[in-house]
Amino acid sequence: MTNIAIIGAGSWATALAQVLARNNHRVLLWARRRELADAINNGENQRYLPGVTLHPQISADTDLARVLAGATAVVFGVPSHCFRRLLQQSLPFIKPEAVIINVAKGLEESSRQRLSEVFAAEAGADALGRYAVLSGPSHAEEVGCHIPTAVVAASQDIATAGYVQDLFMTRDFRVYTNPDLVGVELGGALKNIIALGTGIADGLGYGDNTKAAMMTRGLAEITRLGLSMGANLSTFAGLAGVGDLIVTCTSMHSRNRRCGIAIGQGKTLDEAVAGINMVVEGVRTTRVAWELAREQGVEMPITEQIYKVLFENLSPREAVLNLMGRGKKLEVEETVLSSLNWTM
Ligand SMILES: NC(=O)C1=CN([C@@H]2O[C@H](COP(=O)(O)OP(=O)(O)OC[C@H]3O[C@@H](n4cnc5c(N)ncnc54)[C@H](OP(=O)(O)O)[C@@H]3O)[C@@H](O)[C@H]2O)C=CC1
Ligand SMILES: O=C(CO)COP(=O)(O)O
Repeated sequence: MTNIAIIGAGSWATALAQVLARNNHRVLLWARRRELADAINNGENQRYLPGVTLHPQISADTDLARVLAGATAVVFGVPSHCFRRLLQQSLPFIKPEAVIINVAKGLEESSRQRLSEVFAAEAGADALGRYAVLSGPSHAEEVGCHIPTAVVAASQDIATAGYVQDLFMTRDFRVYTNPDLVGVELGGALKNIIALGTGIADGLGYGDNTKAAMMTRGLAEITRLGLSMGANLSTFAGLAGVGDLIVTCTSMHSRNRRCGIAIGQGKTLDEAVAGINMVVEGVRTTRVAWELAREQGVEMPITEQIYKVLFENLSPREAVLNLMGRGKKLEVEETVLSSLNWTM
């Protein structure tokens, strides 16, 4: 039995606590509000994971030092926008040898950094060897009910990835390892943009053809940005890439998709986000990804149109017309052409 601390007590933090407790670990969640900690200690997180009776080995506290004391592994389950601040507050209490696992799917807005870069900046580059990311197609609502799920643990250090695999792997929660930290982080963050977009298309009343087109071309631009940032191509064909894209773009559990649907139906961004009542990571990520794309000279037409809908008042219907009206394109990247012996 391992003592595991989870920073955050939202839907994903609580569902992962269930997985870990079923694996016979003792789990202590940090909640910033007393009432949330009390609810968890009474056996149900009604606010974030209603209907799930929590395992007796799960408890919660609002005192960061108490939560982190004695933890062999620390899971960060808070939204990306508060990761740096909570990491700074937590580091003095984390044992130097503890493994850090981040499960947030986003990028830091102010620095445009991946969260492993934020971690390295705060904890030191040497600490990256004991840092891992857990990502993949996994809605809390299903994981909380033990529905079979497969995810990826990525780390620069193979032993750390293997440790995280062992920590979480159960009969209904299957964990693969992957050395591509950059690709796994970007796959998890960028698919939320496309989920907003497919949600918008659904909200406009468009059909499955539209959704399939956006998902496929969305994956093309996620891959393009990912490769320019050092990710491995094969990661985007895996659970943290196309796997998570599928689940987020098609499931009514998805907060990003539901937010997009509300926008497509005519709600403002603020109204749509307020209606979800949980974090919608794709909104901030759209801004960061669009800035990164421009900075790196990478073509991301879907991200560009979603950015304009979210932040520049472009009407969703006009955004779809803009995408459909683009100039003629090859489906494959130009670099592929030479290998196919096809010249333009
Ligand atoms: N939900 C899911 O199915 C999955 C989510 N993820 C990722 O996990 C991360 C967390 O998402 P999720 O669990 O859905 O989020 P929720 O909205 O369900 O919960 C967010 C949690 O973070 C806390 N929190 C929010 N803002 C702050 C802050 N400024 N300071 C301290 N604590 C804060 C909330 O506390 P309070 O209640 O006090 O506001 C709450 O405990 C996201 O990056 C998401 O993309 C990944 C896979 C699946
Ligand atoms: O990442 C997720 C599922 O894998 C959760 O997506 P949402 O935040 O859109 O609900």
